[in-house]
Amino acid sequence: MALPPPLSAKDEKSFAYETIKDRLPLIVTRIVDFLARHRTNFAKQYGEVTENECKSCISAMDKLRYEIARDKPILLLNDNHTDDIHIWNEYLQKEMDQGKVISWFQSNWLLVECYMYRKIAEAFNLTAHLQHVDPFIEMKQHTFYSSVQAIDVVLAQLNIDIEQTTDPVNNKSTIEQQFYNYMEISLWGNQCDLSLSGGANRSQEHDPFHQITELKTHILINHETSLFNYLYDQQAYLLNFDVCIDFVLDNAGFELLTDLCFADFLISKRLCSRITLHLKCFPWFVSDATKTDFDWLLEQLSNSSSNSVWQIASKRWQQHIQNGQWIIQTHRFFTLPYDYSYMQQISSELYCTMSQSKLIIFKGDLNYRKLVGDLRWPLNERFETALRGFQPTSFVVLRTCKADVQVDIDLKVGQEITKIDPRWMVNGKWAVIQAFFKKQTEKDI
Ligand SMILES: O=P(O)(O)OC[C@@]1(O)O[C@H](CO)[C@@H](O)[C@@H]1O
Ligand SMILES: [Mn+2]
Repeated sequence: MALPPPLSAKDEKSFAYETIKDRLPLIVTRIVDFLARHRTNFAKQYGEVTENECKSCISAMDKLRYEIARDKPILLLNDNHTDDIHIWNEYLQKEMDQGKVISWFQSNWLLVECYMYRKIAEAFNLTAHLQHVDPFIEMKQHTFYSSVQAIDVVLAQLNIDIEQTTDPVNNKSTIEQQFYNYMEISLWGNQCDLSLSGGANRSQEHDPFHQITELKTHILINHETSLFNYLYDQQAYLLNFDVCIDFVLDNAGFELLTDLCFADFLISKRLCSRITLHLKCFPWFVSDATKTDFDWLLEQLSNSSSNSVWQIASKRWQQHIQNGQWIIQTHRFFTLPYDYSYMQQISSELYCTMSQSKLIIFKGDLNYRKLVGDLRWPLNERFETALRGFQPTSFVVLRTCKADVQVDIDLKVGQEITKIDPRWMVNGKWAVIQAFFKKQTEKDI
């Protein structure tokens, strides 16, 4: 089957064009600003040579900004001691060998956007003291603290819902309603990504339980009922089955908090017995959560001596980690330019372990783009077709729409939404809870 062309900034009317022309240079500019502001501090902390390392990162950022603006060709990476460089360079080399010039406005949007974050990491990797500095750290931590009111509300309710000993058999409808609440709060938490706003604050200041009711009509595809039944029916709470979920997380701060609330709910109500939480290996798409962001969030909750609601939640979460019910993992596949249809070939061990899970939860827009290959699919294309063979197990994507690719929407419905909101595909105000249920083969039974 001939595939549609990839999204690309070649099309000047596309969101890819807007992103590469305006948003990516702005993100790079903010890194320059971060380094300039912290230069003296870094020098005090790591010694005077670090001043020069800051300068070298600033010039790398200036160069990157210039190359994006001038649509210069993309070059191979150069930070030789990293463990992903061969895969990256092999990918780029293959494209180059086919005689293609890879450039910011002419090539695939997914490739060049991923490359930008890897190129930023390269500049830091090439220094002795700034390798572990995250240039987006301030923005991520700021969104967490500007959402405290909403965090208070969600955690207070979560503690009540979890402490309440509901017998899962006789209280199916209570658990079901709570499942929808935490899933939808996690879904809309995805509005808080910082790459869309170029790093400007996108906090969550209201009562999330109230908001999800108002936003219900903005969920364009909603498979939550099938998902609840799928998890509930396997009766993890009755039998001592090992039922695993892989949770591919997205952004740090408020979104991460909402994801952990959902993960806590799934474990505490025994809708599964183990969850692997997948974080990023290095700073990615501005706001994506790394292990450092995860640890920082838990620390904020446990250090909040005046806030017992935060402390109670954090104790439970530490316990999930200690008793092996939450497993924290970083895998380099998630920061490669490959879309998910290549996972089996490129990272077969990851594909294999994920295949053994009952469900994968993919958070966010970038994961959606990677699932459907970031191609210009017609709106009414079938999800399964757009996945191009990626079927490790059943999965769901919780995504607010922030890129002009979407499948499984009736064309007429698409026209109606466009009338209401012409930028519905990219402004993050609309969302999908889109599931793929793998058909069981005889081998699986
Ligand atoms: O994956 P996330 O955090 O939901 O979104 C990432 C994102 O902001 O980055 C890209 C543009 O820079 C878009 O695809 C998308 O809107
Ligand atoms: Mn993200």
